[in-house]
Amino acid sequence: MEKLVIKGGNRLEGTVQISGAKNAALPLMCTCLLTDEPVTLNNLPRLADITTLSDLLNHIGATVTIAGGNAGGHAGRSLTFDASNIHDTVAPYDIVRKMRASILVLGPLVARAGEAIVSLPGGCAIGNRPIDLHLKALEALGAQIDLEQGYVRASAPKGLQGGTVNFPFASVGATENILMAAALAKGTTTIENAAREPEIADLAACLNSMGAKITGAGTETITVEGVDRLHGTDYTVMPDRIEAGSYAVAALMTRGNLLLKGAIAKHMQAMLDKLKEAGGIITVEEGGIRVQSNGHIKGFNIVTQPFPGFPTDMQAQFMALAAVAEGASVITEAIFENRFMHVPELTRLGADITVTGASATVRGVSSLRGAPVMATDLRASMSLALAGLVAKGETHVNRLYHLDRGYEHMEEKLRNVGAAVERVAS
Ligand SMILES: CC(=O)N[C@H]1[C@@H](OP(=O)(O)OP(=O)(O)OC[C@H]2O[C@@H](n3ccc(=O)[nH]c3=O)[C@H](O)[C@@H]2O)O[C@H](CO)[C@@H](O)[C@@H]1O
Ligand SMILES: C=C(OP(=O)(O)O)C(=O)O
Repeated sequence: MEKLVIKGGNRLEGTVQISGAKNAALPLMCTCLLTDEPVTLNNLPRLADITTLSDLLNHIGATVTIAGGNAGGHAGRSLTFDASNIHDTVAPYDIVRKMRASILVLGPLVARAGEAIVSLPGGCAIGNRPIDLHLKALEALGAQIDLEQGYVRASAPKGLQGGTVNFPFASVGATENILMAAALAKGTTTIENAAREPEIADLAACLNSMGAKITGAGTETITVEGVDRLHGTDYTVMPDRIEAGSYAVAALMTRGNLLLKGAIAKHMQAMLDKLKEAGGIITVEEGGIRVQSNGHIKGFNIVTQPFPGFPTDMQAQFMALAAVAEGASVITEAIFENRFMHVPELTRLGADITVTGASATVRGVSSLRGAPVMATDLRASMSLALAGLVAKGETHVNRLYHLDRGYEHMEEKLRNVGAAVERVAS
C-alpha cells in the first residue's frame, strides 16, 4: 500500500499539462468493438482505469498494442485496439467489478456480435448507480434483455433496429452505450434528453470518423442514422476538464498562479464561473487557461447538475476550497445520493461542515491542520490532497488506488509547480 505525504503551505506557480480525459477515453476505447479494423487512440491518460478496460477488451478478443513510439514520454499515450476477432462476448465479474465504466462494452458488443453477457457492475462508494436506463434504451432498439445470476444478457441475433429513446433524465453512460449501439442499428435512432457532456460530443466525433452518421451530439436530441459497417480510425482524446478543474482549485487555494495547458474553457464554464465568484482571476490564453488568486477566497453556493451545470465530479474539490473560504458555502449534491464521503475526512483536517440531506454547509476556517486521512473514492482523494496543500504540517492521504484511477502522475505534476508531495509505502 502507498500513501501521499503532503507538507502544506507552498504557493503553486507554473504550468500543469492536462492529460487526456479518463471519461472520454473509456467510451472511446469501446468503439473498437464496433469494427473489424484497428482503432488508434492518441492522448490516452496513463491511468489504472485505462489498464482495466484494456484487460476487458483483451478478454473479449481485442488486441491492444502500443502505437506512437516512446519519444517525449509518449509511451502508452497512443494505443491501437484491434477487435477484428471477437472471441468471447462475456464481460466477467472479476474485471467489471473493478470499474463501473465496463458496462460501456454492452451496447457495442450486442450491436456487432448480436449478443453480450456483462456482469452487473453493482454500486460503489458514491451511490447505488443502477443501469436500468442503459437496458431500457437497448430494449427500445430491439434487444432482448435478461438478468441471470448477476449478469445482463442482451441479445439481438438479427441485429438492432433504430428506434426512439427518451431518457427520463440525462445519463452519461446510457447515452454513450446507446450511441455506440445505434451506430450499427438498422434505420434511424433518436435519443431524447441525451446527456450533453463534452465527452458525448467527443465520442460522436470519433464514431463519425469511423463512418457513423450522428448529428446533434452535445445537445439534448441526438439523431443516429445506422450504417452497415464502421471502419477503423485514428482519434485524439479530449483534455480532462475534471483534472483541469482540480488543479484550478489548487491554484486558488494556495493563492497561486497556474497555467492549465490544454484545458478548454467552453468545457469548464460552470466551474470557471464558480472559481471567479470565489476570488479567481481566469484568463484564457493560447494553449490553456490561467488561474490566479486575487488574494481572497470567498464562500459560494453550488448545486451539482448534468452538463452544462456544475459537475458532480468537481463537488468534493470545491468543498475543500469552501473549507478555507471567508464565510459560509452551501454545496448540494443532486446527482449521486452518497457523494459526501470526504466530509468526515475534511473534518479531521479541521474543516467545519454540517451535512443535512443532500446539502453540506461549509463554514470557512482560517486554517486547516495536517492529519492522516482515508480516501474513499476518486474525487474525494483529490479533495483531501487539495486540503493537504494548505493544511499546517503534514497530511497523509491513504488508499491511493482511487486516485490512480483518475489522476495521471498527480504528485509529479504538483511537485513541478512547487508542492511538497511524496508518495511513500505505508
Ligand atoms: C466513466 C464516466 O464517464 N463516469 C462519469 C459518468 O458516470 P455515469 O455514466 O455512471 O453517470 P450517469 O450520468 O449515468 O448517472 C447520473 C445519475 O443517473 C443515475 N442512473 C444512471 C444510469 C441508469 O441506468 N440509471 C440511473 O438511475 C445514476 O445513479 C446517477 O444518479 O457521469 C457521471 C455524472 O456526470 C460522472 O460522475 C462520472 O464520472
Ligand atoms: C465517478 C467517477 O468515475 P466512474 O464513473 O468511473 O466511477 C469520476 O470520474 O469521478
